[in-house]
Amino acid sequence: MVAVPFSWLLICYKNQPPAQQQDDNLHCSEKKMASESYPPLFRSHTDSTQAADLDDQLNPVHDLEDPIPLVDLQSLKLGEACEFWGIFRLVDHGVPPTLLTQLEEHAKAVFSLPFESKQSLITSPLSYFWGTPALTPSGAALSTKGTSTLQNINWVEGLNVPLAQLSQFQTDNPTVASFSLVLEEYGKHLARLATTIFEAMVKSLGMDPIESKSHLSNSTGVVRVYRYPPHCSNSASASAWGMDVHTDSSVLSILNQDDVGGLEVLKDTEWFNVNPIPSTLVVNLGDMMQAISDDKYKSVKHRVKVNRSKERISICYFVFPGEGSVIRSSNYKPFTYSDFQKEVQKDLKTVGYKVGLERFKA
Ligand SMILES: O=C(O)CCC(=O)C(=O)O
Ligand SMILES: [Fe+2]
Repeated sequence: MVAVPFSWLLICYKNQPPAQQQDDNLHCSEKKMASESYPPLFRSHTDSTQAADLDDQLNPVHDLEDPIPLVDLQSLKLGEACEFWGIFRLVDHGVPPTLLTQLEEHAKAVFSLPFESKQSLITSPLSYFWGTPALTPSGAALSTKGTSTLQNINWVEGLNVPLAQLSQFQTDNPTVASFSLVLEEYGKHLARLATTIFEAMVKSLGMDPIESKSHLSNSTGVVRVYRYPPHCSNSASASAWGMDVHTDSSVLSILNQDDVGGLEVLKDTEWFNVNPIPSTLVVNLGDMMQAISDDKYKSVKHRVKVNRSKERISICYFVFPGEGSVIRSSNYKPFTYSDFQKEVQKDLKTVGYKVGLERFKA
């Protein structure tokens, strides 16, 4: 494979308007869908785009050029990208393009099953969720029962797949069974990639590779498969977000998105679109990596905007420190990922959102 030198590559993907803007002229009423595969709350659509327009004014996003760093595994000079962005695109990831295509097709097939079937077929150790990406520590979906308004609902449904337990999953449904096989194959590639990227980060930070080893454990790998239904609403109070602003709690997250777009990242005070580029994966750093690097690297803030006429599929891999692995750095009190997770769950219940690393500042 030809090594592309690390650069803040601006040449390969410029000025392409995101799919959301291309669709501006489409009336949502033309796209009205009452698909039985969507969670019932997602099925109503109206013909105005006011909410999204209002949102654009409040949250301007830079899309003149695409400055997200592009990194390859040969040169692996990714320090800059991790320091200044907390996100980069990976070109030579070695995941076969056919596998990426298969994965997307299978994900679409599973999401197209009736809502009730997904609820009954996706069983432990997997889980099906909608309306919020937050899950309980055991991976179960938080209850969205009793949710009577669209406020605070994230316009997303998903599957949570803990890879180490995937082989225990049993199903008679052929669509779900074949998806599970493809996921298993994909998971192996992603574990390999995560290790390679993490080792390169440790090297770039000048940290001890042996001591750092426990900070990334492949057995913690989880894949989240998302579908963001289209969202059209004339109600300014309705959420236009597929996923609210957040940082990932992981060490690393590796994202594979379809061609619709909608992911945005915050750099300093500006939002940037992470436009889809075929055959690339997007790597973003999570809270654990920020702490491991003693704040040298950034856990990037990001969010997902929904499209007005198209649904979007994304497949994200998250990996965490090994159990009992204590993260020690000068900016934070020593803590394990399990301490962090407990604090996050507590905050979700009490203050209603994740406070995150601030809770562990020295
Ligand atoms: O769907 C995406 O592009 C991003 C999802 C995400 O940020 C997450 O799962 O934490
Ligand atoms: Fe995220």
